Amino acid sequence: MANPDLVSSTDTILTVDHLTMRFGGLIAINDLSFKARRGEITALIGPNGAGKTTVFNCITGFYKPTEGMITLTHTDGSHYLLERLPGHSVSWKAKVARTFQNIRLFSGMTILENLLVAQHNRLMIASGFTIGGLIGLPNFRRAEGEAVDKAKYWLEKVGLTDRADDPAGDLPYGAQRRLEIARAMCTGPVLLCLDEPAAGLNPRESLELNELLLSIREIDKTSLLLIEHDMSVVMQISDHVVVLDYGTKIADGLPEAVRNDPKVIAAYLGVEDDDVEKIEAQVGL
Ligand SMILES: Nc1ncnc2c1ncn2[C@@H]1O[C@H](COP(=O)(O)OP(=O)(O)OP(=O)(O)O)[C@@H](O)[C@H]1O
Repeated sequence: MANPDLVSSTDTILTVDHLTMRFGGLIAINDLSFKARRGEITALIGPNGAGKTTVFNCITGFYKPTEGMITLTHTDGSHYLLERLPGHSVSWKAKVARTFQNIRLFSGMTILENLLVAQHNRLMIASGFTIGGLIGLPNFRRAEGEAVDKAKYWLEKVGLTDRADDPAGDLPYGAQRRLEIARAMCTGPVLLCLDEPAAGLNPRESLELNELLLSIREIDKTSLLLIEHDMSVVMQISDHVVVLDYGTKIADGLPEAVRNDPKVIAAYLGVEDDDVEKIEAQVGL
C-alpha cells in the first residue's frame, strides 16, 4: 500500500485542511489535516473524547467548523467545499453518506421502506415535484423500479431479504447496524462515513461487518471513512489510519506502523511517551 504522504491529489477523495472546532473554551479539534484516498478504507481512531465524532459532524454538515477547509473531490474533478454546504447538500450533491454512533433507523417502518425512503430525493425529482408520481409518469415509474431494484440489491447484500416486510425496530442489534449501512448506501454515496459500526456487535457479527465493508470498497467502489474503537476491525480492514488525541493528530499512516507508534500506545494507555516501554514490559507486550 502506498505511503499516504505521497498521495497525489487525483487519488484523494477527501482533504481535511487545518480543521479547528471550538465549543466555547474547549478545543475539540485542533488544526487537523489529513487526506483520505479514493477506493480506500480510512480509519479515524483515538481515545474517548479525542474529537472523532466532531470531525464527522464537520464533514457531514452537522457542525460548521470554526476554521479550516474540507474538500471532497469526485472522479470528474469537481470539488465540493463541505464546510460551506448546507447539511442536505452534503448528502445530495457531494454524495457523502453517514451512519451514527446510536442507530437512527425509522423503527416503525419496514426494512424495505427504510431503504426506499433513502431514495426519496431521486423519486421526487422524477415526479417533477408534482402529482406525477400518483398518475404514474413514465419517468417516475422508471425511477421507482430502479429504487426497488437498488433496495433489493442491498437487502440481499446485508442478508435481510427474508425480513423485508418486518418493522426495522424488530431486528436484532447487529442486523439494525447492517440495515443502517444499507440505507446509507441506497443514497448512492461516493464516501461513506461510519461512526463506530462495530459497537455492540459480537465477534461473528464483527467478522460479517468486516466482509460487508470490504465488499463495499471492492464491489461497490465506495470509499469509506470509519470511526472505530474495535482494533480488530481497524487493523484487519483499514488501508490507512489517522489517530487523534485531545483533538490533535498524533499519527497518520499504515495500520501496522500506527499500531506500533509509541505516541499512539501512550495515548491509549493514558501514559507519557517516555513511560511506554516500561508499561509495555509490565503488561508483556
Ligand atoms: N456540541 C458540543 N458542545 C460542546 N462540547 C462538545 C460538543 N460536541 C462534542 N463536544 C466535546 O468535544 C470533545 C470531543 O468529542 P467527540 O464526541 O468528538 O469525541 P470522540 O472522539 O468522538 O469520543 P467517543 O470516542 O467517546 O465517541 C469532547 O470533549 C466533547 O465533550
